[in-house]
Amino acid sequence: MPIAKIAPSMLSSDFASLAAEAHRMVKNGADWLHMDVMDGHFVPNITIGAPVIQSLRKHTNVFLDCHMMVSNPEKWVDDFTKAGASLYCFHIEATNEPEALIEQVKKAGMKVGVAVKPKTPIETIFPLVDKVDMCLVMTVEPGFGGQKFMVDCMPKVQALREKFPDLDIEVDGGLSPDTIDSAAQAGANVIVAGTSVFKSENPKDIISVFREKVESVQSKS
Ligand SMILES: O=C(CO)[C@H](O)[C@H](O)COP(=O)(O)O
Repeated sequence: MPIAKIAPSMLSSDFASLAAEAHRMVKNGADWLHMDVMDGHFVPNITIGAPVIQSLRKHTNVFLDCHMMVSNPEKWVDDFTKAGASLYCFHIEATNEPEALIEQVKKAGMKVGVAVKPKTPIETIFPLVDKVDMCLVMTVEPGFGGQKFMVDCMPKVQALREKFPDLDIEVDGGLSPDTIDSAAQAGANVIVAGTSVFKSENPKDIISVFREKVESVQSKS
């Protein structure tokens, strides 16, 4: 299993102080920052777009993991490349031509990920796995932070891990010290968390717990 990466979801940060929040997370042990891009069409919420990524990029070199909860993900590849996104993770449900999109993202120079919503069978993305850098298994319905972790998505993570031992597998939604065990045991190694990290008085401790749980599973495998 690849190494643990902890990616606080900036959706739960104070957007008015985005650069300071980013620095605070990195200082507290974040490996990546998770940027939730929502268009009000693929999901019922609107958040940020490429201009925000571009502004943040001027303040940090950290890996920006952009979760594209958008319809027509093909449309935004150039803008996000120019803005400085590190990884462009599109939803399989949002495109009919995933292979062409993967090529487009790679050619643009970003890492590429593919995400599945809770109700999408994991087998849908099996044919794409050897072409992408990461797979994201959503553990809430995409659209909002602060929702309850869906433990019934764990067999999907497990199936993916069994078939692809070296794959970066990300989980996103409702991750906290109470739910990390099942995600880590299923084989997730990239942990996204918004509410639990940003609402904590000690984000460093929460980030450390996530890392320890993933590493403890890894040491036994
Ligand atoms: O993709 C998302 C919502 O669609 C968020 O990244 C996710 O929900 C993280 O927030 P929290 O940890 O509060 O659940």
